[in-house]
Amino acid sequence: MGYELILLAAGQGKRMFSTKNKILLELMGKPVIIHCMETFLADVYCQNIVLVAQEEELEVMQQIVQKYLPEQRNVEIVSGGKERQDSVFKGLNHIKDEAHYVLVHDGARPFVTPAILSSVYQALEKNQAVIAGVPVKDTIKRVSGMKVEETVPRDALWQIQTPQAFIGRELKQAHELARKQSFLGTDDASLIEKFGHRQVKVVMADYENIKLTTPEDLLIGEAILRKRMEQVERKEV
Ligand SMILES: Nc1ccn([C@@H]2O[C@H](COP(=O)(O)OP(=O)(O)OP(=O)(O)O)[C@@H](O)[C@H]2O)c(=O)n1
Ligand SMILES: C[C@](O)(CO)[C@H](O)COP(=O)(O)O
Repeated sequence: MGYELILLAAGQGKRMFSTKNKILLELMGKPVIIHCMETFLADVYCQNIVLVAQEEELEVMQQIVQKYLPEQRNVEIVSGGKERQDSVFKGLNHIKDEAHYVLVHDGARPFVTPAILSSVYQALEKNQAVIAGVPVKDTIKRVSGMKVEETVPRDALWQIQTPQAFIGRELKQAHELARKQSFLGTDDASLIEKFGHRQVKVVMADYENIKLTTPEDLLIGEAILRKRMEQVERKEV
């Protein structure tokens, strides 16, 4: 069946303290967003990409895609909204067929792997609402005004990532209800949890699938890419 991808690049990157959108920063000679796109475009199940960009960056995004992926015809660049959730909603309006599976992915997670895409897609055939995540490793405490209120048992806690995958129509309906009720979630699954009629399933992803959020993430990201390049070089020898 395959899926359509909503790839989010319309954020401000405020926590990165960079002069430009973090999605446009280069890692190992390529913009962050291109690292993401290459992984999805290499996936046989990815039918097309709706790339959601800031209104003021539509042109620069177009130029970057043309420069790095000149042969690509199945990428549509559309403008996003104020919040992440608004950008997903706007992206959903450009999906070709709402009966299709839709994957939503943060452009700020350029280290997504073919293995993660495969795990999500395989689980999707059975569950139709699937998100990537990893078990929490640190001790988690609830803190108020720097005072510890409690230690939260972590055995059931997962850090949730993207991609997150749903049936297009169901995700759109959940977004419409969320808008009506002014509900703002930090991910798409939270809208399905609240307004959908489906159990969301988590699949084990990868601790390397980090979101580039603060400046030190760029250092970690460079290290991840260097390690992967060295692995490829070792295989080629
Ligand atoms: N209005 C928005 C806000 C966020 N995003 C995207 O959602 C993803 C996750 O968001 P986050 O890391 O919070 O990105 P920013 O909003 O750019 O970062 P910040 O909150 O630090 O400004 C990113 O790929 C970002 O581009 C988006 O498309 N539209
Ligand atoms: C969707 C997400 O990446 C899952 O971890 C995350 O919730 C995005 O959050 P942000 O507030 O936009 O950084």
